[in-house]
Amino acid sequence: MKVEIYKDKNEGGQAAFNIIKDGIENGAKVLGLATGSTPVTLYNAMTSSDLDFSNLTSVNLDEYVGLPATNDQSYHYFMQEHLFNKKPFKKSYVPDGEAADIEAAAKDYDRIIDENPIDIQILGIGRNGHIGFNEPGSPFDGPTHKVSLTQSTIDANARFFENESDVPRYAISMGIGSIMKSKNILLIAYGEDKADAIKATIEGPVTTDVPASILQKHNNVTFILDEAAASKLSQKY
Ligand SMILES: N[C@@H]1[C@@H](O)[C@H](O)[C@@H](COP(=O)(O)O)O[C@@H]1O
Repeated sequence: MKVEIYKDKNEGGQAAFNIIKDGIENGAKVLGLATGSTPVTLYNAMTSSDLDFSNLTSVNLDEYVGLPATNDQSYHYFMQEHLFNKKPFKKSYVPDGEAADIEAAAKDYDRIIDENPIDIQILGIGRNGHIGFNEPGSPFDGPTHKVSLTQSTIDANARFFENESDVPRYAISMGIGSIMKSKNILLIAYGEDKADAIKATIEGPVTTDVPASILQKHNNVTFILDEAAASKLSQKY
């Protein structure tokens, strides 16, 4: 486990970009991608670079259930806006939150992950330690599945919607088992409101109460933090 602490999200985004660039130069073919405000500085570094992604595949972590791809709060829309319109990949997968049968769509998605093993997975983290949309209590070996969002996540994401009642109550998310199959994992966190989750993830016990804590057991994980997100760590890294 590596912990890298940067001044702010711009330096963190550049550091994450450098790791991805090195990975691609060393043969990475599949990137696992995340949404939320955290990876935006990374995606900005990617879109302003001269790197070409047209031979790569991307696999996103999650999507809300019930939002069409044209809705500007859907994760399909987010990825188009922040990355794919400017830097298209050979093939990009995002879970289908509009499928009539979400459980079947989840099974299909795990097949896609098995056929496209993820070389580098980008993760943000929720204030309650969730990764993707795997809320506290999710099994560590879980597959892609339909998730009922917790009130903490609904509240945190309400800032992107006009009303709290517009925030979808369900999502489809890669499971922690699917995430843990990735060869390399980069978990990125910025800001003081992530400091408790980061301390519990890195220095706390491995427990399903803090989904990201399972990353302590992954053999190739790097935490990219800003000083505020790292401010509650008690060891020096
Ligand atoms: N499903 C996403 C997560 O993948 C993301 O990591 C988290 C944190 O978002 P932010 O980066 O905006 O703090 O929000 C959502 O719940």
